[in-house]
Amino acid sequence: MEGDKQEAIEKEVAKVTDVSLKELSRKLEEFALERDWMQFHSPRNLLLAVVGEVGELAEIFMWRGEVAKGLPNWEESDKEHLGDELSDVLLYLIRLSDICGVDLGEAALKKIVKNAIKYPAKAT
Ligand SMILES: Nc1ccn([C@H]2C[C@H](O)[C@@H](COP(=O)(O)OP(=O)(O)OP(=O)(O)O)O2)c(=O)n1
Repeated sequence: MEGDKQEAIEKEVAKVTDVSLKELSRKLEEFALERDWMQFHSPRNLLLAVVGEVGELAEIFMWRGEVAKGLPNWEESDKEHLGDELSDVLLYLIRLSDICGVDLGEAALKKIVKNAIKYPAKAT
């Protein structure tokens, strides 16, 4: 990556201490509007985009065998690539949720509660 592009990314990220799904969602909508890409962001297209990016994520792990937690033997560039693909999955998932009128943060919190009811922790 060229130096000035890397510098711009680092400057943008340095401002962020914490990020919410709502903030990411707002940025993604702005990004699509600025490029007149709302026309492409239909539920079906976004679902296919999620699946495509999950495939790209899987490719990173393909043929490597089991991988130790924390990825201790990976090159920094491989970790960067992993971060990119994880982000693509997250970003398209947020966009898909938005376009379907689902509040993903709220749905995920509710789902954690449902999971806890379904799988109660053992009493100590
Ligand atoms: N119609 C589109 C196209 C792209 N994106 C955004 C969301 C993703 O975060 C990223 C995906 O871009 P690419 O399709 O270029 O995919 P990659 O970044 O994975 O590139 P490549 O497939 O070349 O590795 O861009 C978007 O919001 N809407």
